[in-house]
Amino acid sequence: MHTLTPPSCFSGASTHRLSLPGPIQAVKLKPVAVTRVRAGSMEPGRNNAVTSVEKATNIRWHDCPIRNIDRQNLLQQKGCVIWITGLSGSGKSTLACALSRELHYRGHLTYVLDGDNLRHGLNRDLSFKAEDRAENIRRVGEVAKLFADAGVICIASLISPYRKDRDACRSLVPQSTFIEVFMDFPLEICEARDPKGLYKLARTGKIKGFTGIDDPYEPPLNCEIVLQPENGKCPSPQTMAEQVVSYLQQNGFLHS
Ligand SMILES: Nc1ncnc2c1ncn2[C@@H]1O[C@H](COP(=O)(O)OS(=O)(=O)O)[C@@H](OP(=O)(O)O)[C@H]1O
Ligand SMILES: Nc1ncnc2c1ncn2[C@@H]1O[C@H](COP(=O)(O)OP(=O)(O)O)[C@@H](O)[C@H]1O
Repeated sequence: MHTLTPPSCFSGASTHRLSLPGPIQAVKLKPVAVTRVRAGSMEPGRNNAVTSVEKATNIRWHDCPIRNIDRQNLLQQKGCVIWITGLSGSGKSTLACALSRELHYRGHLTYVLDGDNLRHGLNRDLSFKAEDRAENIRRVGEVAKLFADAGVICIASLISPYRKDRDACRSLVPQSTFIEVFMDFPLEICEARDPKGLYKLARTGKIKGFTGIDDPYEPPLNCEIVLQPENGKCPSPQTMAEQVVSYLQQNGFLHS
């Protein structure tokens, strides 16, 4: 027997039958307080119903009775976007994975959106020219917004070299739920690592427009977390992950 919390459209405690394959299963439902909102609103305050609809007409936002706050209560965490930016080889993916693991072991739901990985699917049609990078980041920003709205701690790790593209993603989600993490490691460190041999190819002109070599990287001016070498040494991924976890704890993202 499973115990489920019903959406607000169910009234009171009762036993419902769900149609599932196999034997009929009785499911005991508990009543739960669900926040009600104005029709037509998605999040109080900002960024709500109308985004990216310039080309579509005659469309309407449809509200769901289960809302962000309900999902957050269920998950005992506040959904957010942790946006990790930095040069290739600066440790973005490594930090994303270390952070996801650390939070997972503490009982929190995370999901990693990694630039390299998404370019195998969702963003496979995009190159590395500036407008394609912008579109890459726009799409990932929109997906990250959905994860955060689902109550998930969404960790996006992309070079995201342009400030305006990162700021556009920031503006998609409620204030304070976009946490920009700058991997502030110098090119020399990243290039010395070169795990995929891409810097070598860029230096010999076999890759054109490689970030940090012949394409720009604009460091954040005002981000939430800056990770840097300490005494000339790069902190371990675990140490940096703990730094981000501390930020989440101090800012009320982890309820338990
Ligand atoms: N020209 C050029 N410039 C930068 N990076 C390049 C390029 N060509 C391929 N790669 C590989 O693509 C990975 C970066 O993808 P992103 O989606 O994060 O890039 S961006 O945010 O759109 O700039 C990046 O992965 P990371 O090394 O993990 O950062 C590279 O492996
Ligand atoms: N904190 C760290 N200390 C030492 N090496 C690291 C650290 N973080 C990442 N690395 C190594 O640096 C290389 C690049 O890391 P990666 O996470 O792939 O960077 P990015 O995603 O920014 O390209 C990998 O070989 C990785 O093992």
